[in-house]
Amino acid sequence: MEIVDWASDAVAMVPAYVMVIAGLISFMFIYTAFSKWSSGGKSKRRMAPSPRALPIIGHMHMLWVNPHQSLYHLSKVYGPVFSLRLGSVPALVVCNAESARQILITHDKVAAGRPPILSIPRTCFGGPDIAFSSPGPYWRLMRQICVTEFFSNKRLEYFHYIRWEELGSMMRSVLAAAGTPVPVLKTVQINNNNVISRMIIGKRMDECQGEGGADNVVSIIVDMISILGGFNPGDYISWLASTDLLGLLKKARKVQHRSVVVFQDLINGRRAIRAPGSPPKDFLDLLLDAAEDTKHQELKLEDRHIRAILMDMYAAGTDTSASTTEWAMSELLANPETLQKAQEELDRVIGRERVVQESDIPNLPYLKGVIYEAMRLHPAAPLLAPHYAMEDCEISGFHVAAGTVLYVDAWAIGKDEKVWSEPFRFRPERFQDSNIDVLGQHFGLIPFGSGRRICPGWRLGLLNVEIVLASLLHGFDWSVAEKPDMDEKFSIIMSRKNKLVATPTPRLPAHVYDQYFRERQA
Ligand code: HEM
Repeated sequence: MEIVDWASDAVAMVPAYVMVIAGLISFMFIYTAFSKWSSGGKSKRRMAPSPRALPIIGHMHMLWVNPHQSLYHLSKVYGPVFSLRLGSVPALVVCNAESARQILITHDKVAAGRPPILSIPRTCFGGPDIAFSSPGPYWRLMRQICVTEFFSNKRLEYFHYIRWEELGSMMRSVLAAAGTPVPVLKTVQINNNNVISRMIIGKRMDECQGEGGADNVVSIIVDMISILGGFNPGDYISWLASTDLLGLLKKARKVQHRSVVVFQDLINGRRAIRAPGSPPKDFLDLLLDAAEDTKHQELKLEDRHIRAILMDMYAAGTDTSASTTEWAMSELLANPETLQKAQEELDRVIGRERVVQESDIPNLPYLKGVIYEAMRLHPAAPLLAPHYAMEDCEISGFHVAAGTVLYVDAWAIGKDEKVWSEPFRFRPERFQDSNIDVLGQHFGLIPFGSGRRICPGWRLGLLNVEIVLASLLHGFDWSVAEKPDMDEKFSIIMSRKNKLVATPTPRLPAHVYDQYFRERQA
């Protein structure tokens, strides 16, 4: 009884405003508890850890140079799955094999989108391509044409003569330059560009000119690739969206206008000579067939689509293989014992009385290890292409909201010490007697991605690296003025920061090189 009296006295002594504040706090507490309960416990969802963000830019300052490496270092602090905010754009980064599998396979239906923040490629292409389109009937049809028709084993076999002719041309140019320093990337690029270009449009890249002849595909693609990896702040900070702060959108528009002239001329020229019902000779024919096919009328395939897809193929298909070959050569020259082993294998399997053929490739397991190691250490697309969560999902136990950009750091995954011993060492032997490959089944090594959006050109990409590298190593000894560094330069395709220059010395009897002068392989 006494206690009750004391309590009511005490309440009477508290000033009214304190009572009001206490009441408000209690109300907020009850309201918060109620909304958590009524939202089905959504706020109990586990969110991925995240570093402290800065106002406006969020975590953008952390990714300025070589973002694939910065993300690897962040993963050492925050764990293999963490979230970032790039300006106002939410992002999730995954740096281990299991989380990559969840994005690329388990949740691939939801996570196969492409984010809206890709203003530069979308402006360059000027129409929906494959690589930057979100899944839908158009993307599905284009992928189907790629995978089942263009990159099929049968078609690759049919195009063998193109690879042979271009290889011969490259080997002859290296032979002519014997004893002098050769820029490795450029040498290989010319080969790959011409192979892809002849398969796509039936002409070498420098022969693809608009009718006026003032511009050509080589310079358009070079300019396009130089800006594709660029960063447009307006994609991430909405009030900068209309400013084109770094001038990249203006450059992208210019590339797009030039490409309309050249590619439209090529399309018109082909239409004029195509015989109705004749079998398709190259990718352009396949696309024109699809545009005319009444089955696909609801998709309304127009010339702007065809132009965008052609640009896509050049952008995705040319430098990826060339850069991988340059990395493999760099690692071999920096680790001479591996170069010696690769050449010993070539001598053992092929000898020195003939040149390498594509049919030799399956018998060169050490060479395969060299290429896989180059792809593990220096994947051409270190963050793949950005994926996008089209709906809410859960990755490795963390809630991911719809609208989150998903970065799979293939570079970091290739350095995970839980999967790879001595992860920064170039050791092709690690693939001897191993069933690991690069085709998207082993998530510790995913240079082509995996699942729904796996690179449709992987077969050709790999073949170009294998035959070119095998021929360069079998045909020549290589020397460098100093041991190559391994400094990387991040872009849409990751290349060496300092280009590799190496001097070739012929290592086959002179008459054997004559085989490269034959028009067609026997
Ligand atoms: C060593 C060579 C190559 C590498 C390492 C490579 C790697 C990749 C990667 C990582 C992706 C993104 C996968 C993802 O989004 O998860 C991709 C996509 C793509 N690649 Fe390749 N690529 C190579 C060669 C080629 C070639 C030769 C072509 C065609 C001529 C090509 C055409 C494409 C296309 C069209 C896409 C977009 C697929 C889509 O978004 O659905 N690639 N590539």
